[in-house]
Amino acid sequence: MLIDGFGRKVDYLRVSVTERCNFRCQYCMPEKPFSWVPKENLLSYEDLFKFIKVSIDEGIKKVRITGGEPLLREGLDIFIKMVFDYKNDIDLALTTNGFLLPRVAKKLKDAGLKRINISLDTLDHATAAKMAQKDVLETVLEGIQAADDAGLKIKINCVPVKGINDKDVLEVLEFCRKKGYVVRFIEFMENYHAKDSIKGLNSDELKAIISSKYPDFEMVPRDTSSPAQYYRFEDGYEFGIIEPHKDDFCSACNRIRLTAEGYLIPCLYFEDAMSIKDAVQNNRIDEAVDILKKVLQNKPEKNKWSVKDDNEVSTRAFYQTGG
Ligand SMILES: Nc1nc2c(ncn2[C@@H]2O[C@H](COP(=O)(O)OP(=O)(O)OP(=O)(O)O)[C@@H](O)[C@H]2O)c(=O)[nH]1
Ligand SMILES: C[S@@+](CC[C@H](N)C(=O)[O-])C[C@H]1O[C@@H](n2cnc3c(N)ncnc32)[C@H](O)[C@@H]1O
Ligand code: SF4
Ligand code: SF4
Repeated sequence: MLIDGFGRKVDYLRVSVTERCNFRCQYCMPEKPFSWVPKENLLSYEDLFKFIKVSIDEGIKKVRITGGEPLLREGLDIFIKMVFDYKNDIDLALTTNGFLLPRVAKKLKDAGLKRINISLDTLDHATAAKMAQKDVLETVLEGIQAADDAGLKIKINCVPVKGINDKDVLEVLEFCRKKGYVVRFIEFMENYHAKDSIKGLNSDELKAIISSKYPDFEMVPRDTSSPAQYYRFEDGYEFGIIEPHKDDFCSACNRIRLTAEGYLIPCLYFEDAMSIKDAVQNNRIDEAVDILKKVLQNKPEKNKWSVKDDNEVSTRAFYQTGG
């Protein structure tokens, strides 16, 4: 079992397979030109897998593949199959912007992927194009449908930003409710790489919008394996809010992140990281495990977005860390 320096059990590994992306979301990486290709020094799938294997042996029960946009990396289905074949009862999931799903959803499901979280900030074409700085909505909706048709369990992630898609919260909620997808609204996490002017809706503002149409929803007892607080309507439909500006989910933090270049990152907020690259490339797996344990020992207690009234801004890029 993996335990961090604050006694928290860590059983969730998020693996970013690339920092490249085909979108330029305003809250994530708005300034990079579309032609920008990062100089990535990627760990091969085989080397990433060596680390995933030993992490599973040490107690990891949930593996999420993310990015950047993970579907931009060729052969992702083969990588998923490697993990699935090693331990098929792992909660094996992917987070994606959905744009490339129409052609790969079925392949991913057949490879062993169980769940998929797809970003959908709005159902308005112009707003989607403004947020991602590219005309994306139609293809993303096709991607969501392809994932559904393939039998993948779907969650939707939506970051409501004031003056851009805050007007669309109810419409996104309605869409998800009708389709039977859980939606999580994520508070914008102040980030050095985002557009300066961005302000997210906080959970109280979100709840006020939702109760204007649905006055009766109740809080669901917290599942500590997820960063979201869930709420339930009278008909049983549940939606979630991810509220990093309250630090209560950090006290149950169960996760560690591995980047495409082989850095282990103890917290989404902070820059700290240690590399396992040399160890896995040279098959010194015990050394990689020692590094993992050292990183967990030094995992911070909580983020700084929760520091009240002080707009703390993280310098760690979401597109490198995988959100
Ligand atoms: N502050 C903070 N936010 C997180 C953390 N993990 C996830 N998030 C936020 O939640 C978003 C959605 O995460 P997902 O990639 O869908 O994964 P998840 O919420 O763990 O997914 P489930 O396993 O379906 O609960 C991320 O992009 C972040 O914005 C975390 O450890 N800290
Ligand atoms: C970094 S992306 C990587 C996976 C994929 N490209 C996608 O967009 O789903 C993962 C998640 O991070 C969220 N995200 C990115 N920047 C954020 C920020 N500054 N605050 C809150 N969430 C953010 C996105 O909405 C997305 O749901
Ligand atoms: S949130 Fe995802 S889709 Fe948007 S720019 Fe970041 S990595 Fe790309
Ligand atoms: S912000 Fe850091 S400590 Fe808090 S839940 Fe996320 S990774 Fe864990």
